[in-house]
Amino acid sequence: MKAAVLRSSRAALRPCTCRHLVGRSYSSTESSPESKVAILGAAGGIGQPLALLMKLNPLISSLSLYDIANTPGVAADVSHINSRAQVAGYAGEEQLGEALDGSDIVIIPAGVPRKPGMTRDDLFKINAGIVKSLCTAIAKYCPNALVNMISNPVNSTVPIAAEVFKKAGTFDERKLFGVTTLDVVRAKTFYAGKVKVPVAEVNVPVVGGHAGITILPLFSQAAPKSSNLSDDDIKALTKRTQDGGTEVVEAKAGKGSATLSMAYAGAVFADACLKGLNGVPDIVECSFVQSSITDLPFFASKVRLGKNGVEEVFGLGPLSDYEQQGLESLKPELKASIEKGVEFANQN
Ligand SMILES: NC(=O)C1=CN([C@@H]2O[C@H](COP(=O)(O)OP(=O)(O)OC[C@H]3O[C@@H](n4cnc5c(N)ncnc54)[C@H](O)[C@@H]3O)[C@@H](O)[C@H]2O)C=CC1
Ligand SMILES: O=C([O-])CC(=O)C(=O)O
Repeated sequence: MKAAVLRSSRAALRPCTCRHLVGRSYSSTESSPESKVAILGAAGGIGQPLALLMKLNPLISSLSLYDIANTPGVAADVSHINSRAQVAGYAGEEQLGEALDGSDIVIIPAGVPRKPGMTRDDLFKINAGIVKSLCTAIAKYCPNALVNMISNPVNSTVPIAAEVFKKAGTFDERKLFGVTTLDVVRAKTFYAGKVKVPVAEVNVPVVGGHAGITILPLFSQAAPKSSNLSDDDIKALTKRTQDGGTEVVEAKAGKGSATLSMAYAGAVFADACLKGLNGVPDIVECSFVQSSITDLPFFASKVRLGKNGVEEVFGLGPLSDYEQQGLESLKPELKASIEKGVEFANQN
């Protein structure tokens, strides 16, 4: 069973009279653009709360929830919320094409999560194949969509996606994103707690990749600036940000990894993408994208989002000696993870 399907195109406009919760608001005399967002892995630990948060986003007119099973229930549940998006649930591979058709953004939290003692790379064996087959379908059914990759190991799954899209002739480097927003969310929270400033005022860029030491928070560029952080404080904040995922995996003791904070982070990033698509100026987020700011082909840094996805990849800015060392240390691991993804995509 599946809920009613609403097909949409970004070009189409329809009047909207609702008051918006986030982002730019439209008066009853303006039109609110239609946008379709698909979540692949929507019945999972991240997928369900992410579906909830996306249902609350007024920029979305159509929300497509896909998983290998259990999406009709999730879709029926979320669809009763009295917000704009029309919700449809799709279960099983035979419904994947319909789930993706016409999507402007595809968010991918499909795949297995870590258990204590595992690294993100330990997930490669299972998740690489899942991501490859989902990206093959994206290339076929919605080749112009922005792809927000959540599935781990992000340092390898993003290069896998890029290779799949290249082979299909649909690759556009402006439209492929590894979601590293949770690293930024954590860095902001930990910094605000240490410096004792309101967290809403805090910004901290996080660059590199999304695993262990490849996560490099740039506390020297944190805003508001703090003059009373010692070198040891910065080391401790850096380590806690790098180990944030493991902190949750251990606390959940075998029941998975971050889901609620990740759903929040995924919703923040998707909202930024939607605002960019809708022409809202100066939307800047950190993301793991194709990049030439270092000698690595993919790298996370601040990017400006616009009508076609990435409009500008920002450089790293001035780094402290400690951050410069961190940058050099992360490169071999990040390079190996990228190469592993590229090799997998081209071998299988
Ligand atoms: N980028 C980031 O910052 C973060 C990434 N993650 C990653 O997100 C992924 C998902 O985590 P959870 O939601 O906690 O896992 P989960 O196991 O609760 O949910 C995963 C969902 O994916 C579905 N799935 C499996 N194969 C699929 C396929 N071929 N097509 C569609 N759906 C499929 C499963 O049925 C399940 O519902 C993991 O790889 C995890 O490591 C988790 C937290 C943060
Ligand atoms: O740690 C994990 O396995 C999940 C993840 O990527 C995170 O929470 O940052």
